[in-house]
Amino acid sequence: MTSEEKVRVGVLALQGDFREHLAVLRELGADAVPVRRPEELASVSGLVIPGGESTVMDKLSRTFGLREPLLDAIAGGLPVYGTCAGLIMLADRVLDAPCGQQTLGGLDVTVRRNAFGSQLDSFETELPMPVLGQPPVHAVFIRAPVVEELGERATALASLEDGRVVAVEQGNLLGTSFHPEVTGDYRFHEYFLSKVRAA
Ligand SMILES: NC(=O)CC[C@H](N)C(=O)O
Repeated sequence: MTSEEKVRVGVLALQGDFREHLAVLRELGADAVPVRRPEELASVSGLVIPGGESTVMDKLSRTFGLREPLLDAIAGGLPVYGTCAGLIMLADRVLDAPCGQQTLGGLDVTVRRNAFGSQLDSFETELPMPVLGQPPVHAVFIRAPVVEELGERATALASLEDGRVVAVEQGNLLGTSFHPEVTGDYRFHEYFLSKVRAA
């Protein structure tokens, strides 16, 4: 697919801030559609899993009959970008998850939910991200997870000053602890769309 063609991408729209991602992706020229049903998932060339509440998203993915199709899509190489709760959904291992919470997996990482505790529930910082160049990304963290353990197959794209990893890539999968959809800096979504076009 050439970069001029309008690429069709989905945003998992079971719960969370899917509308913000749809708006960003449309602004970047993509044909962005909400995904709530297996047929809708089958029609897209890439998928964003938004922020929200991963425990609820987990339950709803099963209620909507999307869990198995999502697992198949990830295993089949669909480019998927998970932000915050979406990163948790893509993680192979989760700490501080309530009993019974399941993820989709795919990213060889261990994430800790709500890693910043109550005082730093939400914060913003300038985050150097070499893959996006200059300037650093203005990153907004909202009850965010961190990557506590990076498996061999995953690569860190950004870390906090204390070394904790907050953005990862592995093949067609991308994950960020923070929310680029709320800052007006769309470079990370552009990076995701370039992966979709190249897939
Ligand atoms: N902003 C977010 O997506 C928060 C994630 C939420 N704490 C969870 O565990 O799913």
